[in-house]
Formats: sequence, C-alpha cells, structure tokens
Amino acid sequence: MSQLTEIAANPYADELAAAKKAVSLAARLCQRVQQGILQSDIQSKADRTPVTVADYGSQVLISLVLKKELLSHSFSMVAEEDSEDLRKDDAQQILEHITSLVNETIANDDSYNMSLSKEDVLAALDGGKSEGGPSGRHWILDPIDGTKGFIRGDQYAVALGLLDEGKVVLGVLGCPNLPSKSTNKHNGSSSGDQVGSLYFATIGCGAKVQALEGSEPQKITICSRDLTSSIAEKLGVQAPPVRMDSQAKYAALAQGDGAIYLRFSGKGYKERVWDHAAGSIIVTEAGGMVKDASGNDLDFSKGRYLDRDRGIIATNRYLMPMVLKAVQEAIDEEQ
Ligand SMILES: Nc1ncnc2c1ncn2[C@@H]1O[C@H](COP(=O)(O)O)[C@@H](OP(=O)(O)O)[C@H]1O
Ligand SMILES: [Mg+2]
Ligand SMILES: [Mg+2]
Ligand SMILES: [Mg+2]
Repeated sequence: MSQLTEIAANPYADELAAAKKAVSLAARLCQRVQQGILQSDIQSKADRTPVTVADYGSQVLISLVLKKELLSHSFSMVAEEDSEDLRKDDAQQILEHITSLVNETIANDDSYNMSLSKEDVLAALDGGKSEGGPSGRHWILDPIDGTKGFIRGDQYAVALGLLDEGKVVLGVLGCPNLPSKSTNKHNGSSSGDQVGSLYFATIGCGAKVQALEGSEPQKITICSRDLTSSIAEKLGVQAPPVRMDSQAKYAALAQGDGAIYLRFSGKGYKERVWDHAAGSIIVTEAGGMVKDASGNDLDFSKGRYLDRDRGIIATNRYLMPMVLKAVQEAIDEEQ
C-alpha cells in the first residue's frame, strides 16, 4: 500500500502520530524516574492510592505534546491526575521536582524549544479535567497505569486513548518494561532482550507494536486458540495465571502472550475509563473481544467512569462465549 492510501484509509493518522510521540516522550520521563525512585517521589492521594512525580510529569508532557502537534483541533482530555494536591503549601518542593523533570525531558528530546514554569505545570495538569461523554472528541489518559507496579520496579503502562462520538477510535500503550515478541524477532535478539514496547491501534486499521526507542511497526494478533485446544490444555499441563500490573495485560494479550484476561474488582468499585480505553482498542484491533460480565461492549460514553456491569473479560472470539458462560455461572452461584 502506498503511503498516500494508508493515510487516506486512516482518518486518525495525525492523531495517532501525535499520540505516539506524546506517549514515547512521557515513557522516557517515567523510565528515568523508575530507575532511581525515592520515597520522596511518592505521595498518597485522597483515595489512599499512590501517585508519583512521574504520574504528574507524564500527564503534563502528554497534554503539552498533543496541544503542540494538533494545533487546529479543540482540546478536551479526561485524565486521572489533577493539580489539587500540588497547590498545597507543603507540595512546593515536589512541584519544583516535577517541573524540572518535565523541562529536562523536553530539553533532551530536541523537538520543542520551551521551558515550563510551575504554574504552566499546574495548568497543564488541569487540562485533564474534562468529563468526556457521548459527543465530540476527548483524549483519555492514564499517565501511569499500574502506579503500584511502577513503584515496585515492575510493569506499568502510559495509556492514551481517543474517544470520538462516544467510541474509542485510537489507543496507544507505552510499556517500558514489556518485552515484545515482534520487536525481538525484528531485531534478531533472543526473547527478553528487547524490552520497552509501544503498542497502538486505530479503529479498523489493526494493532501494531514497535520498540519504544523506534523500530519498524509490526502487526500483532491475539492468540487464536479455539475450544478444542483449550480443552486439550485443561487435560494436560495448565499454565499458571500471570499476575501483572496495568494495561500491559491488554498489550500482552493482544500480542498472543496469553488467552484470557479476567478483571473482577470488589463490589461497588467503579472502573475508570482511562484504565481500559487504550488497552481495549488494542485488543479488539488485534482480533480479540472485550466485554463486561453480562456480555456487553464496554461503554466509554458515560463520563469518567465505565458505567457498566461488574467485571471485564478480554479474550479471542472462540473462547469468549465459554468464558462468559463460566463467569455468569460463578456470579449466579455467588448470589
Ligand atoms: N479497589 C480497586 N479495584 C480495582 N481497581 C482499582 C482499585 N483501586 C484502584 N484501581 C485501579 O486499578 C488500576 C491498576 O490496575 P491493575 O490492578 O490492573 O494494575 C489503578 O490504576 P492506576 O495505577 O493508574 O491508579 C486504579 O485506577
Ligand atoms: Mg492512580
Ligand atoms: Mg490506571
Ligand atoms: Mg494512573
């Protein structure tokens, strides 16, 4: 396909390029912080979940890059973090630290010649206060998904999605600690050598992966195990479930590293849109399906929360009916 036809076939090509650039830059900041994270880089939010200087820095960089790259479009973003805690008197030092992290990351990249003040940082964070909803375009951002994993030195993801008229049309997942089969193959290195992958998908155009540091994008597909091979597996050796923080789980599933992702949070917990937007489109564009426990598609058009039934299931189209049936039986038994 010529480049021209490819651009014509993807109406979100500009947005995708901007989103990939934004996530890559933010991932660089996160990698640097994770390598030398200190207790003073970590704060506790009002809901008692952790947030770090990298969560804030990532959100600032992404909002900045999207605005710079997509000048002509109106800007609305639904993002996890805000500036409230950083405006308190005792947060001045951490705000200064975030500001210098952001400025150093920009300076090391050469793309933009600018320097942010503390006020700019606070304002950029508050650019993520949109309520989203069913009309217009809204970016959906989780600047670090899996902050707990990030702090531990494990998996995390920088997750950016685009909602258009209530539907997720684009997703980018930066997974600095996730090895990618495709980029390994491409670089001829043995498994595990090439970590740091950038996954992306736009609606109707499939899902791809490339190395975070840049490489030729490779198409990814979900594993195609059907019922027969799955039953065979049950009779033989059963691989233990893999526990992994963040939407890196969606990315791993999309590249065929597992067959089923089940997520059942405690009763009363309402899932946030930014925890699923990017991951779910990458799985569906890799040929998979993402449903709630009742078998409905996830509805991202209701604001900052996924206003849906308990539980999320992601798998391939052969296994989905069987998994849904098992999930529904388990829920019935519990009640
Ligand atoms: N009680 C709870 N039940 C389910 N999810 C929760 C939760 N408390 C927080 N979360 C969400 O789970 C996300 C991490 O998912 P995972 O467990 O797959 O790593 C967190 O994202 P952040 O790390 O971006 O805050 C947070 O939004
Ligand atoms: Mg969080
Ligand atoms: Mg999250
Ligand atoms: Mg987060």
